[in-house]
Amino acid sequence: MTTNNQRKAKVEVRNLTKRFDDLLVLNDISFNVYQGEFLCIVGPTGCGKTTFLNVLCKLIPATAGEILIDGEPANPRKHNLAFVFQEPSTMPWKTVEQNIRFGLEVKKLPEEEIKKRVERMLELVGLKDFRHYYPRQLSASMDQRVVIARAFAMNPDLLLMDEPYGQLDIKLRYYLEDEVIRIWRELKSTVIFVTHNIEEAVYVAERILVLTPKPTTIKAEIKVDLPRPRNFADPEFVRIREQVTEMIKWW
Ligand SMILES: Nc1ncnc2c1ncn2[C@@H]1O[C@H](COP(=O)(O)OP(=O)(O)OP(=O)(O)O)[C@@H](O)[C@H]1O
Repeated sequence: MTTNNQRKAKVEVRNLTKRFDDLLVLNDISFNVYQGEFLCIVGPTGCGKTTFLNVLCKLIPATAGEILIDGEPANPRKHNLAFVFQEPSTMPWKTVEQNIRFGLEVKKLPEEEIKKRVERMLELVGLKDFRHYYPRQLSASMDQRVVIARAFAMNPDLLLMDEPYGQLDIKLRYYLEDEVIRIWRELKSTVIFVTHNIEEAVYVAERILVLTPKPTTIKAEIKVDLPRPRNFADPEFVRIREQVTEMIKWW
């Protein structure tokens, strides 16, 4: 297995600090995300997970420090960033196929390339037969699969997922976690996945960053080197879950 020391850094977060007036949120945080890695970030409510993603996308400025993608300052105009959020985000006036095409059209990719990618994603998420359906005609899980397909279709430099399954029931959640892992492995994307759910983090992550309460620093980095699909009852799975839980008990 390749260790992170041998992997290329895709994202470098260097001495990142974010304040809102007197409120110090991110306190001199540094870490790397490696090419093709599935990194989870867990931390208490209000520690700045969404703030970090907003700084990364340049929606808000950093107070100090920087974020590099492939060695250059992160720039959504230049780098290909894709998002999956908790809120439903399909466009209701577009069909499944049009939803997946949308970002590719905005990027002005050649029509041939768009067709190829849309077909591949429809195949990967199992929605070929539903390509002409509108979101209101889909179940919640199908709707989220469209969002996942749309995000991965961009061939993103980085896929950002912010509590993507927070609202879904547990069965759907397991199903979509498997779906994302399958597509991530197939496409070798780099993913940052933010979640409150420790079990979910141990299920999907290659590495988990555990954040402290504000002013936020990194409390620990936990490697999860378990075969997939992961078994919730595996003693090593349980040990890691308990280790992370123990770490955040004082939240
Ligand atoms: N625009 C803003 N102006 C002032 N304070 C803000 C702003 N945005 C976020 N904050 C504060 O920064 C802190 C971090 O918020 P953020 O939403 O990033 O946390 P989070 O870890 O994503 O929380 P949650 O787990 O609840 O989603 C909070 O205390 C929040 O009140």
